[in-house]
Amino acid sequence: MDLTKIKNPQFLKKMSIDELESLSEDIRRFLIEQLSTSGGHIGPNLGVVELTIALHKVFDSPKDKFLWDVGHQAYVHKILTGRACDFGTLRKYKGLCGFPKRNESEHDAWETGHSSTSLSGAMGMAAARDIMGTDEYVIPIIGDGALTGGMALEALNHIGHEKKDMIVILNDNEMSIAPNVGALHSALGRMRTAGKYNWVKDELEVLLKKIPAVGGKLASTAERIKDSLKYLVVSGMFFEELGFTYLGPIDGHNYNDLIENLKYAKKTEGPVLIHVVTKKGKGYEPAELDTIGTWHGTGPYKIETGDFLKPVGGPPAWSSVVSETVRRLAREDERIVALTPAMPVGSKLEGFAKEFPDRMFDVGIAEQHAVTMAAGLATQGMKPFLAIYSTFLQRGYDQVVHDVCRQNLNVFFGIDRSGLVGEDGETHQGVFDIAFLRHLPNMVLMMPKDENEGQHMVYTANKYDDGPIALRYPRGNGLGVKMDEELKEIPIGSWEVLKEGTDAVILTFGTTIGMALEAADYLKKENLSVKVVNARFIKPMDEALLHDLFKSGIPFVTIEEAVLQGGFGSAVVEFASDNGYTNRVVRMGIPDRFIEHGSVKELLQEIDLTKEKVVENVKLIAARRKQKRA
Ligand SMILES: Cc1ncc(C[n+]2csc(CCOP(=O)(O)OP(=O)(O)O)c2C)c(N)n1
Ligand SMILES: CC(=O)[C@@H](O)[C@H](O)COP(=O)(O)O
Ligand SMILES: [Mg+2]
Repeated sequence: MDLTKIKNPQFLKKMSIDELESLSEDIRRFLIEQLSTSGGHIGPNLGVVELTIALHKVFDSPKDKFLWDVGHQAYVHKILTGRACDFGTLRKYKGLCGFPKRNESEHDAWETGHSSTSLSGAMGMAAARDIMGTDEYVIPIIGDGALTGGMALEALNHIGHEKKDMIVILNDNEMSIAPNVGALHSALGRMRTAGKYNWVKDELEVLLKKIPAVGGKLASTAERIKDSLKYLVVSGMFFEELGFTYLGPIDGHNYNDLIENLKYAKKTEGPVLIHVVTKKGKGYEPAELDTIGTWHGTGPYKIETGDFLKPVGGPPAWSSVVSETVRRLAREDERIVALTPAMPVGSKLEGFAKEFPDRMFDVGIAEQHAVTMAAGLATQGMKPFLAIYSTFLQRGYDQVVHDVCRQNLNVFFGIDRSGLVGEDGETHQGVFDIAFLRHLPNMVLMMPKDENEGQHMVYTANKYDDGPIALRYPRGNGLGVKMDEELKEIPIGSWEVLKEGTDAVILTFGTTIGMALEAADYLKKENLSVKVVNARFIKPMDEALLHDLFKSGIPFVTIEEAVLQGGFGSAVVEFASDNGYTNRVVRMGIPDRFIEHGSVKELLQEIDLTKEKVVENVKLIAARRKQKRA
């Protein structure tokens, strides 16, 4: 079938099971081919081909609302809703988003990217439906990993309490990105093995009705058997106790099973949870055999061999520099404990976990719990290292405020994927952490100019015993600089002058230092001498140096790959205002809007965070200063 000709999912209604099976093959082939060049979340999407087709066959999107939790597994949904023709632009600048996008299609009822939000969104939609008196179905599809997210449990609790008509699809493939963790995961395992609870219960109920009303004893015994069945067969009890009708576990690749249970759920009142067991990566052997999470989200690969087409060698990944330095220090300091909210692979903590299994915690998709557990560890004199993506730290903000900073606890935050991340787009850009951390009392926030300074900052964080300290670092690889053998402490709050100059000063840190130095070199040819400062501590700032710079009368450009509102540049302007300085300060950074997907280079170009713009700004303010002095 030519998938690019699909306009909407209505064509599925008349298809036979055999035709659906053939469609599955076409879609798998399409995904494997398309993603071999574009990269993307191949494993999750291969696992939901039949599930997605069955959902669109039984329900009527866009009237019926599908909410794809995390949303990384919505490629099949996008194919069936008329977007296969655009798959060449997937995750590319101004192309198809890798997650559901309401302005992309009326079939994308709910936008996701961060995990565990679908049930709460569904509850809102179901409540609105009942208030408005409409009759659409609300169907959140949540993975076993996403179910470990606290807000998913908050929503289950409320949905069950309200007994809302809703059909929750639990897509259980035993994997988060890495193998799934947690007691709930184990319970799901027991459910998977306990077989079909509902079928037995229904059969028993049919039997009960057939027993003639002789001796109430027989009937009451049979009733007791039925009720005890629920406890004998663990399957579904957890959900049944929360007020859900539990269906399953069912084979998520079997159309008859899927369609029968979806139709059964349609006519069941109240909240229903269908436990669907799928295989992540199904239909492509390298992805099917993946047990660590390599095929969760990939770059381009060679279909025939499953070899990834990324450059071999080159500078180390930032995540490895940080996590491996922590591992090196942990050999000497048994107080060091590493925590990750379900990102052991992305945060490159496998080595630490192997060497220190008792001092490594993957808490599941539970950022709030991770932050506060780290605080608990710190109260007992441990040195917790929490490796967490900037964007996912947003999920644990109050815990940073209330449990870590307020108690002034020695938690070391490794804020990975800080700055623009690129193809994952607006839900994943790590651009808010400076603005939501720098105003917190007791917080120290730093960012290295290269991986050598990065390892020294890890060492500094481990030495630091005066409260919380955060090291932010970007997605991707370092610059390939020489790494010092000996680790050294960097004085907290100290900045570094990289280049002297008298006509203007650029304050910046991390990934934008290169841009600043290139601009300064270019301006030298135009007889402008520009000072460049590595403002590697965003908090506390180097106030002595700031006073000297402001007193010299020099104009400023600040640059940050982070939001301008409340960012580093704002801190410099606040400092000037508080101290009565009137020097011109031009702030460069992320504007007040969400930045969509594309390569980091394209996105920097889009927001004018470029060497050329730095040159333009410096010339402008330096020229003004010269005029004033003339
Ligand atoms: C709040 C949050 N934390 C972490 C992530 C990173 N993440 C993306 S997908 C995923 C695993 C999801 O597992 P599951 O829900 O089972 O879906 P599957 O990939 O197995 O289909 C994680 C941890 C995220 N998107 N959001
Ligand atoms: C969907 C999701 O949230 C993760 O899969 C995320 O895309 C991982 O990002 P990295 O590729 O930067 O590890
Ligand atoms: Mg899963």
